[in-house]
Amino acid sequence: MKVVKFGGSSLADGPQFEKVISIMKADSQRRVIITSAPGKRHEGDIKVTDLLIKYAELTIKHADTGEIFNQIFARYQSIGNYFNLDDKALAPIKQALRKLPTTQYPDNEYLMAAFKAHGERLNARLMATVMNHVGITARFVDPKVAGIIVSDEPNNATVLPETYENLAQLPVDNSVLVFPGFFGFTPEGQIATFSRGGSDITGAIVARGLHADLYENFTDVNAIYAANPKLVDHPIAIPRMTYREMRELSYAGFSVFHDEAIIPAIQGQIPINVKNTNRPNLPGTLIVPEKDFQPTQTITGVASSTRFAALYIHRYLLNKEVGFTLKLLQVFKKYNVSYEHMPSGIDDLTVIFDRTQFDEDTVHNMCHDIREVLKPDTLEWIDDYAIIMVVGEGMRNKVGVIEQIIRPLVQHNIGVHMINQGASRISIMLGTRRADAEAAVKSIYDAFFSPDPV
Ligand SMILES: Nc1ncnc2c1ncn2[C@@H]1O[C@H](COP(=O)(O)OP(=O)(O)O)[C@@H](O)[C@H]1O
Ligand SMILES: N[C@@H](CC(=O)OP(=O)(O)O)C(=O)O
Repeated sequence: MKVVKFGGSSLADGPQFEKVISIMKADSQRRVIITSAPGKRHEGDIKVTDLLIKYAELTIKHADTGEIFNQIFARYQSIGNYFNLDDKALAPIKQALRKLPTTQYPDNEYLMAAFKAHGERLNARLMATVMNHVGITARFVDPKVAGIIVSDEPNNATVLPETYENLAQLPVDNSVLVFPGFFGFTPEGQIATFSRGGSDITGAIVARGLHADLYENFTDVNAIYAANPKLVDHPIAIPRMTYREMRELSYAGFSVFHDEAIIPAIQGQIPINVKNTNRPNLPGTLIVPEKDFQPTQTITGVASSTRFAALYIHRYLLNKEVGFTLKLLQVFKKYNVSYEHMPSGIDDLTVIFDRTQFDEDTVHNMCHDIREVLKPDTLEWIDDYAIIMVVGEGMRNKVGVIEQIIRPLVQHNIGVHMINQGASRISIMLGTRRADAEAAVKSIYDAFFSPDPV
């Protein structure tokens, strides 16, 4: 049995829905479908999730929501119209959207989560209706009924283990099951979403919970490429890669697949096939356990992410001081921030953060507290930090890879602030200034993949 997730670009309008339906029809193993919210129909368009965020913000401000409501409903209506659904069939979607502002929420964070989740919730309902309308027996499965239970972090939830017991008990019949992606319910019964792009996570959870043989993830590119196609012109496609390669690359910027979605797939040992909705006969990229993989290249891919910031702290004899890091972590705890990496030297350390969790006041107050508590000789907040991740199972037993990575950076005059080789030895992480990230990816890509590097 296959669980199949379609991204927002694959469900953006009526013609895309039609492609999805033919993909589902083409293989009788495709029994479960996970939907995203309608995405961008063209460059410059707005995803329904972003429209819902606006709807939530206007609701919080008690501002007029008439226009945004119409804009959101029109997206679903145009898909319904494409399949000649009548007003009655679309009425539940309209009602659910209208009800959002008058529902009670514990706080505005939960309000935001509930609004966002309706992008996928309503699209899954619409997909089930359309499928039945065109003769495929399909059933909408709400995460509440299926028992997708998540942590009480309204907009950044993680799945709780009881979900898998609940999914194992889900009644399965001849219908295609249509799940909305992106959200679950907290133990208290509130909607909470995963982080952005999190429908991939739902797909992996459902694939694991239902013991699928394959998790197919349909998107708008032919495959996962060795570099982001927005940064490198026509990068090569990756036919096969391992879970841990994908996790590292998606963490560091391959937004085509959510990094947290790898975990349920690993736990269930379910291969993932990333494919193109617009060209479904192409093989795409297969993501497999390490035991099923033989590397043919030194590196599999190079990614960059500019969502980071770094804190540099220098103090002589830092290595001798008991409790220095503990005090630092206590400051982070006070400000409720997590850190991503902490490479260190004898007298200094750098802490790399996800920048998106800070506002300006938090940065200012946190640095002030660190100065007070730790009395560093130097403290520097580097706001424009980027991480470049070079990943490949093939680099594990190779000598000289680091030289091959650094040489093109030197040639392009790109400064490297940090180098960190993961314990698994399948990835090397570099810290650069944000402005250098794109050039760094291009030059490393050329060094490894271009027959005639420039
Ligand atoms: N290495 C990569 N290979 C393929 N696509 C990538 C890569 N890195 C980033 N992307 C981007 O990911 C996009 C697909 O992800 P996303 O927009 O989340 O799709 P969906 O709407 O299907 O979920 C592609 O259009 C591409 O721009
Ligand atoms: N719609 C949500 C979740 C998601 O996964 O979307 P997509 O499959 O279009 O990346 C978002 O925009 O974040």
